[in-house]
This record gives sequence, C-alpha cells and structure tokens, in this order.
Amino acid sequence: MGEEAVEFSLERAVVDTKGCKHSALDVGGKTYVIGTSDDGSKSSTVVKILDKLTQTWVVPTVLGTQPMLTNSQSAIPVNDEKILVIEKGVPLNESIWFLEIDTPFVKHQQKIKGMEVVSWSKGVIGVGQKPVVISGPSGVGKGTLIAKLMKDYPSKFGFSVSHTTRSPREKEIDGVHYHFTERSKIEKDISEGKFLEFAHVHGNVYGTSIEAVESVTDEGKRCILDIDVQGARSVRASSLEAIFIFVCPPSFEELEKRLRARGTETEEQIQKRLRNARAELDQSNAPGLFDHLLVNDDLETCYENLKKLLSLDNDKEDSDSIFTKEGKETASYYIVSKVDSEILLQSETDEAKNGATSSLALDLSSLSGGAPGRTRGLKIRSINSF
Ligand SMILES: Nc1ncnc2c1ncn2[C@@H]1O[C@H](COP(=O)(O)OP(=O)(O)OP(=O)(O)O)[C@@H](O)[C@H]1O
Ligand SMILES: Nc1nc2c(ncn2[C@@H]2O[C@H](COP(=O)(O)O)[C@@H](O)[C@H]2O)c(=O)[nH]1
Repeated sequence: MGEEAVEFSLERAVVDTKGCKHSALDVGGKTYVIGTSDDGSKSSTVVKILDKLTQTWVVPTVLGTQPMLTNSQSAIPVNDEKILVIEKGVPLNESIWFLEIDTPFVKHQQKIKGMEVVSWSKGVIGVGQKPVVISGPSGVGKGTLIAKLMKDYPSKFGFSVSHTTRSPREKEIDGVHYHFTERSKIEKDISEGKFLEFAHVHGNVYGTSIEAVESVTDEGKRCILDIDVQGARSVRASSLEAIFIFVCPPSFEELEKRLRARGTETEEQIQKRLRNARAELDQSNAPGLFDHLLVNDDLETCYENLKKLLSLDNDKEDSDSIFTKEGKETASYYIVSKVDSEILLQSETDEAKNGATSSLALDLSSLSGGAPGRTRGLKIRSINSF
C-alpha cells in the first residue's frame, strides 16, 4: 500500500496544487482528492485518500478505464459508495465519471488484493439494450445461430469478441472471431480487473473483457456473448444485466455428429469437449441460471425461436434516444447541488448561458452496471433555472 506525504491542503472543496485543480471530498472518515498530476511530459489522473482518524495518506490501486482529467472538474459524493465527477469543457456524454470507493466490486477487490482500491466507471446516458448470453455445449450450433443473427441484423447486434489462449482455426481472424492471446497476458489482464468473466474451457483460457461488451453497447448495438456455462454463471453474478439463453442439442448423438462433421478438433479434443458437454447439459436447468432453453434441431426453426425470444418481430425504437440528445452538447458544466437523486448542473459556456440548456438535472435514480464496466441509466433534462 502506497502511504506517502502529500502536499495538499484541504481547507476548501477545490485545492490548487502547483497550478493543477484537485477536488477534495469527505466521504465517511476519509477525504478523497481527485485531480491530475503533471510530470512535464504527460498528465494523468490521480486519486489520493486521507484517513482522517490516523492522518495518513494512501495512494490506492485504481481500477477501471480511467478518465483523462486534463481540464478541471467538479465532484460530489453520490452516496457512501461513489463520487460523481464531471470534467469541464468536453461534451456532457464524455464528461461524466463515477469514482467507486466502497461498492461491492471495490470491496471485493480490496479483499482479494489486501490493499486500498478504488475504481473508475464511465457514466453513460441511457441504458442500452440488455446483452444476450448464449451458452451451450461445444458443437451445438451457437456460433452458427449468432452468425445468422449478425448477418440479418448488422445494425442491431454486435459480437463480444472474447480472448482465448487456444490457437486460431483455419479462417479464424484475430480481433474478429477471438483475440488470440498468450496465457501470461490474459492472466495479467484478469488480475487487473479487466475481465467481466473468464474460464478454463477444454484446456484453454477463455474470457470476456469488459471492453468487449461495453464497446458494443456504446455503439448502440445489443451485445451477444458466446460463452460456456462457467462464464454464464460468472456473468450472472456480475453487475451486468443480461438475458441468458442455453442452446441444447436434440440428442447427445447428434451433438457428437456435428462436432465431428465440423472437423476442427482432434479426436482427443473431441472426447474432451463431449465429456464437458455432459456436465454443461446437466447444468442447463440449474435454478436461476438460464432464462430460456432453445433446442437446436432444425436450424431454421431454432433461429426463428431465437428471433422471437429477442423480440425481433417487434421493431420498437430504442427509447434511450430521448435522453441522449442533450449529451452531445460541448458546454462546460459544473455541479451545483444534489437534490434527492438528481444532480443539478450549471453551464459555464456563453452560448449555453443564453440558451435553454444552461441548467440541467442529471437523474441518478435508475443507474445500472458500474465498475468494472460503465455506469448506465443516467437521464438528463433541461431546466430553466434553479
Ligand atoms: N441445426 C443444425 N443442424 C445440423 N448441423 C448444425 C446445426 N446447427 C449447427 N450445425 C453445424 O454443427 C457444427 C457446429 O456448429 P457451431 O460451430 O456453430 O457450434 P458451437 O456451438 O458454436 O461450437 P463451439 O462452442 O465449439 O464454438 C457446424 O458444422 C454447424 O454447421
Ligand atoms: N467462459 C467463456 N467461454 C467462452 C468464451 N469464448 C468462447 N467460450 C466458449 O468456449 C467454448 C469453446 O469455444 P471454441 O471457439 O474453442 O470452440 C464454447 O463453449 C464457447 O462458448 C469466453 O469469453 N468466456
């Protein structure tokens, strides 16, 4: 744990050290100082914590995708678990960040790392559609069904590109089908909290990075994950709200036939996959794990059933669009106050001062997700005056 003397003075909410603006906030028995450090060549975001009882400073391990707080920022505690930080001078939908200081994710990381941990989570306006987890034994046809979906609805769905330590098959492209990676690299990234889930599957490591899922949702698409049952279980236990579908074969014999006909595995690998398939099929009915079971007997029938589950017969517009319009503005906002679950923001820029959006209310009542991924569900509305 990095304890050190720091030259901050904490008399005001914003402290100015060596020309850099820092926000200092009291939450519980601690003071959190958030700002930038400039070593001359590049600036980076820093977080330091003062334990007010012992008067010791700690530099915590910082997880999550970090903001580049190159401009000044304003901050306010949302509750005992997180601090809202708004960076000034960038479009609103790029400027909202949460510093998680005592959420379940942060507590868990503190326990496993045995040190002070905080985590950044980017705030996103709107919720996006729930990702879809598709699981089932190797050879059942998950990839075939997903490929059909992506071909028919390229603007609606995006694939979560997993990382794996297995070797590429003929025609598999790095970055498209998988990120093919070294075991030491994936293990390092997992230990740094960059993965939503990972599992040892058929003798290799497979994992879904947080970025793989979040980048698809950021594009306004619904994310599809093709992962094994262990992975599905981990995602269920995570903060990601998703729909879980298990694809079953019509029979074990048919599964074996498909796996052999695919011709991508050695006999030894096929035997291993079939052994694992029995265990996966046993878990398909585990209470609270899968929302839907789909039998992939006739491919076209199964595909039609999958489309029904995903309501593709019902072409509703994404209701998020009504919340995202305001987020594109490049006004520079600062936090005025917190009223119930709303944060009131005031613009500093001239053009917004004269316009209808000089004041905004940021509604935090329906947040979802959170570190190590994005915090979604923010809503904003214009208000004329406070
Ligand atoms: N309904 C079906 N009837 C007959 N063959 C099928 C059907 N669905 C898929 N297949 C074939 O079965 C083989 C396995 O399918 P696929 O590769 O999609 O399985 P998978 O579940 O994605 O496997 P893995 O988990 O190993 O990636 C492929 O050759 C595919 O063409
Ligand atoms: N837990 C995870 N499982 C994954 C992931 N990506 C793929 N998989 C599963 O692995 C097996 C084998 O895949 P293959 O491409 O080698 O045939 C299959 O069941 C996939 O669903 C992942 O990121 N996490």
